[in-house]
Amino acid sequence: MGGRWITQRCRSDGGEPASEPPTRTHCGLPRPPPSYNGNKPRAHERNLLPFLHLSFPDPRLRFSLLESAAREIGRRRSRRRSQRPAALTPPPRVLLRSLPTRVGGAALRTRRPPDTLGPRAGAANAVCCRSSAEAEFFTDYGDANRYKIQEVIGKGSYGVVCSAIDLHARQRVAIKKIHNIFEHVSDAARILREIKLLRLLRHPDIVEIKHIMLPPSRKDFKDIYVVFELMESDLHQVIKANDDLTEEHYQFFLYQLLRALKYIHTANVYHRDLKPKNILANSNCKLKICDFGLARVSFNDTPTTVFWTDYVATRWYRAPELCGSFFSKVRNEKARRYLSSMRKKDPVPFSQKFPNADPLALKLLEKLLAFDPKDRPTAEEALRDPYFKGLARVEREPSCQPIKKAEFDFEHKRMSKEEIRELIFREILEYHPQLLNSYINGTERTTFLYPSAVDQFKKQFSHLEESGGNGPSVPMDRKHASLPRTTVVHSNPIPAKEQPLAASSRVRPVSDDSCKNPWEKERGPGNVPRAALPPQGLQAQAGPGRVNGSVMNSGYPSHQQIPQAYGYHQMPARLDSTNQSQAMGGYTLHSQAHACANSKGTADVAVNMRATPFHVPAGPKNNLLDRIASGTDIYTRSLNGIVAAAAASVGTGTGTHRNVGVVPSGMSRMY
Ligand SMILES: Nc1ncnc2c1ncn2[C@@H]1O[C@H](COP(=O)(O)OP(=O)(O)OP(=O)(O)O)[C@@H](O)[C@H]1O
Repeated sequence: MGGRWITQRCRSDGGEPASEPPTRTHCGLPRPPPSYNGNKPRAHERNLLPFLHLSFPDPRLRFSLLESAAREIGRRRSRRRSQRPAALTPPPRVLLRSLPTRVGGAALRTRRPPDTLGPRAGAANAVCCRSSAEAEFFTDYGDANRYKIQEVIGKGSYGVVCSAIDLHARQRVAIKKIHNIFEHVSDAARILREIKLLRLLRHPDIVEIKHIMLPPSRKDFKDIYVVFELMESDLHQVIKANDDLTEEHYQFFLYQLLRALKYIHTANVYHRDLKPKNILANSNCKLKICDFGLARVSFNDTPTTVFWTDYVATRWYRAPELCGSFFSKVRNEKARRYLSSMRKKDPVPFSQKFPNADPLALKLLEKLLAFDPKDRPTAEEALRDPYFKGLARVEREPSCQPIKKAEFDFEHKRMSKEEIRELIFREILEYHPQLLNSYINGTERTTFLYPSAVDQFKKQFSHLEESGGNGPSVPMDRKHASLPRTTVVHSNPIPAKEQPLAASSRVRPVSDDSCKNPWEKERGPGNVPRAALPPQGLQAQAGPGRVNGSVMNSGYPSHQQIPQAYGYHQMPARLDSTNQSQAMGGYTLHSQAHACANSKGTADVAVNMRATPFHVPAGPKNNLLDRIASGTDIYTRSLNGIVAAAAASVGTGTGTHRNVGVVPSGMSRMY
């Protein structure tokens, strides 16, 4: 059967009867009904579809779980509907108009951020927006004053996602507000599952939760705020905006996704909703898988029922066995009859279908599209494919220890709202180690955990309101707020992870203790206080969530090591008025600085790749493997300047992509 899928009717998410037109035969790409306007794959996206099937488990595992995915998806839909008129409507996403400079390769065009906080937007306007938006967004969450929200960047059925500045870590972050999480216990379980998995799965190609804000009350909180590393876009947008992706792009995208999948699957976790929208992307080609809400962990003693229902995965990305409900062969008699009544068609060779594609890519494609899941390679096997020769060395790709069953006990119990609330609260405490200790020792307070911080936050707002949005948005009792950054010596250095380029700077960052949760210590990834973390080389021995391989030693980019496309340069202490409007408390975007340097008022500016402003790890990189092992190198060299070119796409005079990070002068006084 390998290699070709056959004509069949496919059910939709909602289980609509087969009133849709028959789906197409070739490559297993279901043809959407003509009336469908939803999130269907674009022509370019289809190139990635075969790969996405790898999200499904290796059928040899023969495990399964019974689940109520149908109800879950139904609820997702109704949540999405009920969110439509929400106060925080995302601004329209406009794609970058200007073509980035080409230096032997195309830069990725990502979404162009709106101008609300760009230099052309007035400070007052920005402050006003922040005021109402933040009031709406944060309500009374204690550590909220650590974050300054900027704009809405995404919306899902469970939450609104805003970009924000973490004043403490001096990084831009994405904050997802998941509201009313206890309306349905199963929604709450989904959220618990997602935040747990993202804590346990730590990999450079999986989005990282940096923090979860502490709710004001343990017993009756309704919303949670999850702080993620900020990504610029998602693969769906990237594919839409770039019709000139090159072979290197495809190769590198697939490579990243496969190594992420290898890691996820070795933890016995199955994402089950992989699609371009759930793969976040940066213009430097970095991809990260997100949205683990539908994911499941499999355990050996799981009863053998049906793991994969036809409600799993968004319809356009389902493997054929899911479309036809015939995972572990075609068991359904009706489906079997229907399939065998179909006319057999000779396959169109891929080389004919995609004449310009790399023959190795086509071979891999053929394997990935095997009709029988048994014939498809696992993620690890796919990484060994000759298509990735020189790029991947499988033994160096990290794997994960299987996740402990105890972590997911809740999946098998009937939970009350109160119980699941308690579990979510407990999970939140993983990001508040001191409180976690008190909780474990039974000495924590149950309500209003940090009134002073709430107070601070409220004061900020009333201050903004009183000054009509024009004044400095700094409450009076923030001690260091008005001091120039360079005059204050940091008494409690920000860890390396949280100050991307600080090591190379002569300017020392300011301690902004008022922004900190006073209970909190610095912590490392997951739930481990930073000081308690073993040296990186030792982390390979740790349990779930720890890289279990030589990745750390091999120079493989860890979360912390991968420079973000919008990392910050520190600025000199003295800022003229222009710089002031572009600086963020002494930090400004690399790319912006670079763009300024290169800007000639036109999009087509030559970029000297060797002079890229992005971090390039020291030492020569002799082979492709080294280049891939170093996140920045692959972007800046193998992909021929995609990052720098993206950075250089600014400077058109129309406002720029990079200006998203610019904070108006009113805000820079916040620090
Ligand atoms: N870390 C991030 N950086 C940038 N954008 C993000 C980030 N996380 C999420 N987004 C954006 O927000 C959108 C919604 O996020 P997400 O998919 O996590 O929400 P959800 O409610 O779980 O969605 P779904 O309806 O698919 O379940 C994403 O499609 C993405 O565009």
